[in-house]
Amino acid sequence: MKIGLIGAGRIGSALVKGLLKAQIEPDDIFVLQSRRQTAQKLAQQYHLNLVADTAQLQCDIVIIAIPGSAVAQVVKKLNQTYAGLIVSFAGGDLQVMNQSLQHGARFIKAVPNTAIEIGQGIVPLSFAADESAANKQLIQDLFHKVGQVYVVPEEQLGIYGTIAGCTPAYVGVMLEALSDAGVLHGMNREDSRAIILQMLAGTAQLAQEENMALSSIKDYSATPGGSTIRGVAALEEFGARNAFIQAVNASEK
Ligand SMILES: NC(=O)C1=CN([C@@H]2O[C@H](COP(=O)(O)OP(=O)(O)OC[C@H]3O[C@@H](n4cnc5c(N)ncnc54)[C@H](O)[C@@H]3O)[C@@H](O)[C@H]2O)C=CC1
Ligand SMILES: O=C(O)[C@@H]1CCC=N1
Repeated sequence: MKIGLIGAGRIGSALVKGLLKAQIEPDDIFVLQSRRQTAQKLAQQYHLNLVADTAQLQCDIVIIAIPGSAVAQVVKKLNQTYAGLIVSFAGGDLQVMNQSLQHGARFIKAVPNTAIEIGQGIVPLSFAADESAANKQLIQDLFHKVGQVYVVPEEQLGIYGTIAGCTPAYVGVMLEALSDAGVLHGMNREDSRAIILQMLAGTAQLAQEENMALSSIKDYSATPGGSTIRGVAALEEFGARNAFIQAVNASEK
C-alpha cells in the first residue's frame, strides 16, 4: 500500500513516524514537497519519497495534514488526477467533498492525536454514509497501526477530536503546573518531571486495568481526612473542574 502525505508539520510527521514504527516501508511513503522545506527535511531524515507535484501522488491513500483553510484548494488540485482515498486531518465536509471528486476518489475525515507517533494514538474517523465497506476497512486497518480507531458520525468528529487531540495540551499544562509546584516546595526539576510523568502513566494503566470509573481514581488515593482530599477541595475552590470544561467548550467553537 502506498501512502501520500500533504503537510509535513506536527501531525503529518507524527503519522509518518508512527507508520515507520509499525513497519511500513519508507519507500511506500510519498511526501509532497513544501515551500517551508518541512517535507524535504522529513523525507531526507526518514528516506521517504519526495514528490514535487500532487499529480505524482499516485498512492492508495493520501493524507492531508495542512491548515483547514487550505483543504479545499488542495483537494481541488488532487481532483485533477487522483483516484484513491483522501483522508483529511484538517476538516472539510464529507458530502460536499465526495460530490466534488472525479476519477472515483473518496474523501474521509480523521482527527488523530499526536501519540500516533509512537503507536499509542487515538484516531476518530468519519466516513460518508455511502462509503464502501472495503474502503472503511482499508482506512481502519491503516490507522490501527498507530492507535485505537473510533468510527463516529461526522457531527461527532469534532468532540471526539477535541477529547483525543486537544486534551494532551490541557494535560500538558496541568502536568507542568504540578511539576512547578513540586519545585516550589523544594524538589529538583528532574525528579519532579519524572515523578509526574510516571504518576500519569501508572495511574492511567491502573484505571484501565481495574476498569475504574474516572471518579474512582480520586477516591482510590484520598484517605479520609488526609492530604489528598484537602488538595481536591482546593481544586474545587479554584475552579479546576470548570476550567477543563471551559477548555473543551473553547476548543469546540
Ligand atoms: N497537531 C495535532 O495534534 C493535530 C492537528 N490536526 C490538524 O492537522 C492540520 C495540521 O496540523 P499541524 O500538523 O499541527 O500543523 P503544522 O503547522 O505543524 O503543519 C502544517 C503543515 O502544512 C504545510 N502546509 C500549509 N499549507 C500547505 C499547502 N497548501 N500545501 C501543502 N502543505 C501545506 C505547512 O508547511 C506545515 O508543514 C491542521 O488542520 C490541524 O487542525 C488534526 C489532528 C491533530
Ligand atoms: O490544535 C488543533 O487545532 C488541532 C486539532 C486537534 C489537535 N490539534
